[in-house]
Amino acid sequence: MKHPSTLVIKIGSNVLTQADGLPDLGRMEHLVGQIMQLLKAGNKLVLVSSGAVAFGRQAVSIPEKLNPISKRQIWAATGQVHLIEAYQRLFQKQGQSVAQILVTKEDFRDRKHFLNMKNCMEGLMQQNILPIVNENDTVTITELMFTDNDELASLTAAMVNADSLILLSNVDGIFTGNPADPDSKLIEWVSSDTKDLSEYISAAKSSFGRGGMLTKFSTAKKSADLGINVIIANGKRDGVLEEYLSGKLACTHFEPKKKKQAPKKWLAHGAQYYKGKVFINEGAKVSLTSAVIRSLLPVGVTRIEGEFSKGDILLIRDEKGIKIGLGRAEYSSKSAAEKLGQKNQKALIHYDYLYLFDHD
Ligand SMILES: Nc1ncnc2c1ncn2[C@@H]1O[C@H](COP(=O)(O)OP(=O)(O)O)[C@@H](O)[C@H]1O
Ligand SMILES: N[C@@H](CCC(=O)OP(=O)(O)O)C(=O)O
Repeated sequence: MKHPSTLVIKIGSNVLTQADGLPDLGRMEHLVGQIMQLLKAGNKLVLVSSGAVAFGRQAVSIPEKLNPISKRQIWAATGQVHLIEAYQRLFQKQGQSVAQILVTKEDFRDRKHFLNMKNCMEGLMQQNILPIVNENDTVTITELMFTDNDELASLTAAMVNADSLILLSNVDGIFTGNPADPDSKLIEWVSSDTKDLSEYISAAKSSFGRGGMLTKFSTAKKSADLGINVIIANGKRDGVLEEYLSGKLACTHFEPKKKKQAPKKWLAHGAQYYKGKVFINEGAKVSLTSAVIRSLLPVGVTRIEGEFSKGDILLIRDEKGIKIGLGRAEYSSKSAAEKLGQKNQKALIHYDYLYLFDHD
């Protein structure tokens, strides 16, 4: 690992709970100790921690018949207090200040929210305060929810331009079958060419997990493709972070592709976060996908859809509707509509803020 590094560590609910569902404060304390070693060595770190719902379940009893959404909201809202209080107490014992950041998917869609969040996290890290991030579960319901906190951790890693993303679960990594089956083997290395491991992964989730291993794989792969070192490892294992640093940890590593520039990383995650669509003609498509570095000019734009402001993410499609990539708008949809198809106009998407999809 490069030193010092910027790391995002994600701890799953199951790592922080015992088999009976009670909070595992001993495990939490152990992980806090290891995180402190990383911080003392000069690394910058963001912690993404699940566990609010699991802690809430133990903290308050609510009628069984209440609808599942209300239950989750009540558990998350009450449990988050217990979760962050436990972290605060354990880190304070080691002289470390912490901060709580609760976010929604919408915060990654809106450029202003995104930049505010990024500035806040960077400011905290600069002041040696550890940001502890979780989803704001009280406001994110159904389609507003992240797939799971692995997605949130991956977005955060791209946002803070992290070198490494460590996803701590209750298994050593991805196995060739059910991890409980003695014939299953740990996949220690996922090459950058690997597209899919779904043949090995079952839909089974750990008892409190939300997404499961399949979504964890695709999230991890996406981050590795942006040039981030990613591992899936067992947060229940004593000394997990120490072993990782010494290179001795049995876990699943993802081979990182060439590192992408920070704005392109933000865009790469924008597939669900775009505000408008831009349709381009064949000439513009050839120009953008050629080896030469080019921005998208209004002359190549045939149509725009949706209302957007300067700084918002746009999805680019060709004349057949095929998705070409994502870019950051240099001006609003109103100005873009006025310049549509015209020559000698300022680029709608600058090359530095253009991310093209891989088409095989
Ligand atoms: N091939 C596999 N390798 C490893 N884990 C798997 C596999 N197939 C399914 N799983 C399940 O995925 C679970 C981890 O995913 P998840 O429940 O989302 O964890 P977390 O709560 O840590 O995010 C494991 O506990 C395991 O039951
Ligand atoms: N925000 C939720 C966690 C949701 C989630 O993705 O959980 P997990 O799959 O354990 O990482 C909570 O704190 O309970």
